[in-house]
Amino acid sequence: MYGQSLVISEVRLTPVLVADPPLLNTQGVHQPYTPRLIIEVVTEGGVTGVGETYGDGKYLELARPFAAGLVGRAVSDLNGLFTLADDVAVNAARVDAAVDVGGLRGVQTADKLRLSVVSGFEVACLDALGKALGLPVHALLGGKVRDAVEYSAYLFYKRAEHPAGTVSEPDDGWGAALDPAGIVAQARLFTERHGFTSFKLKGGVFPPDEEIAAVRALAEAFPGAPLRLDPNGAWSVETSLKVAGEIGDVLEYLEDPALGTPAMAEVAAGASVPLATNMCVTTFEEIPEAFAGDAVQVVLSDHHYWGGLRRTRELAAVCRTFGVAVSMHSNTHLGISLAAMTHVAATVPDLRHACDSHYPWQSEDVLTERTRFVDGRVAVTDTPGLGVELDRDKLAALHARWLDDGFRALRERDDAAAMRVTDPRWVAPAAPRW
Ligand SMILES: O=C([O-])[C@@H](O)[C@@H](O)[C@H](O)[C@@H](O)C(=O)[O-]
Ligand SMILES: [Mg+2]
Repeated sequence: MYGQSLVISEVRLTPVLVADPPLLNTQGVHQPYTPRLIIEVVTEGGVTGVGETYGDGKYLELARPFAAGLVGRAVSDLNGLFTLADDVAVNAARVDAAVDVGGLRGVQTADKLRLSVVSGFEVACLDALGKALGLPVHALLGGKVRDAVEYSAYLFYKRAEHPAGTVSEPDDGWGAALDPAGIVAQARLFTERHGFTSFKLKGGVFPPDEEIAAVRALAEAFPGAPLRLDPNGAWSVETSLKVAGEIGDVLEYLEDPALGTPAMAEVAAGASVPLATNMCVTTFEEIPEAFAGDAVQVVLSDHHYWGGLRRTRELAAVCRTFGVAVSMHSNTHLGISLAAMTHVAATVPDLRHACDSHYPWQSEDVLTERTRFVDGRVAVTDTPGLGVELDRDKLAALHARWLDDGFRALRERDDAAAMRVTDPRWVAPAAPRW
């Protein structure tokens, strides 16, 4: 295989809209469809590598010029991706350093926007390189240190269905989960379907006492199971400390109880439960303040916005140096990203917490085969590249849905807009909400 040209001759960008259930968070509710971008790089040697990243307009507008600059470069030139990205201009109107600008995923700096695009291309290049060399992606990252990666069940408060007339797919089969009993029932479904043994509840939806009751109900139903609660910064320091005091005994960690590093540091100083984040530490620039202030004990990396799989390993090394744990955040994603997450997670030696994944909520994918969780784990494949295969018909169908979204109502994820369909007065609440 090796000896063939690794030079990129073509890059294909395919935005898609993927079905998403009515999952609730502090901003609102998920829309019926959510945007993702599928990236393909094709080498002169005839190998195609695939990657995936966020698909909203702010990412697409960067991915297009980036893709044009990639042609003629080698898929092995991974460091070059970052220099190429430096030349992609970011619209100043998109840039905002407020930690809650995007609502749920921290700051939106120009660099983070660029990295969120680079990551999809890096994964596609690694996939192509691995296929050309006959090596799995984890081998290109130094080799796996485990044969399977553990994920946690990602529990959401959830409506039974999207508002009438907004979806054409059949009922998603999960039902509603709007109280402790509903959350426990959902957790049982997760264990039956996928064998998960740790659980994360997306909070910030109902007043804290109701979410405390849901966590207590989970602890009773699954004694000893690692539990987490993540209100996405919806609580004040005082409320965070109250919740930590009440359920800290059953929590593995509390995720982003309060918004921003100073508030997290105050909570951390007064709570005995570790704090995790995918909101106040989402870039390397945010690390010094957070670590110096002991604001977080677990950083939840998201390879999409940290700049890819090799940057994720760099983050893990920095965290290790400072005695901070690392695990993985997830947003709505497809099987390409699940494969990418699994390869990199397989190479991080000190991964002590099960990673997050939204994947069980996605009934659709662009792959020929869905990735399976067995006992809550995804097996690390030794197949060259990522070990996944694109299903062109499925890709075309999800792209057609994106094209059909003539009013562009769904091409930008907007959980508050989805909430307004049933509650016209809804505005995303200011933090702290409680
Ligand atoms: O999809 C959601 O509703 C989540 O709240 C997501 O957007 C978050 O980014 C994420 O899962 C988290 O852990 O904060
Ligand atoms: Mg989170």
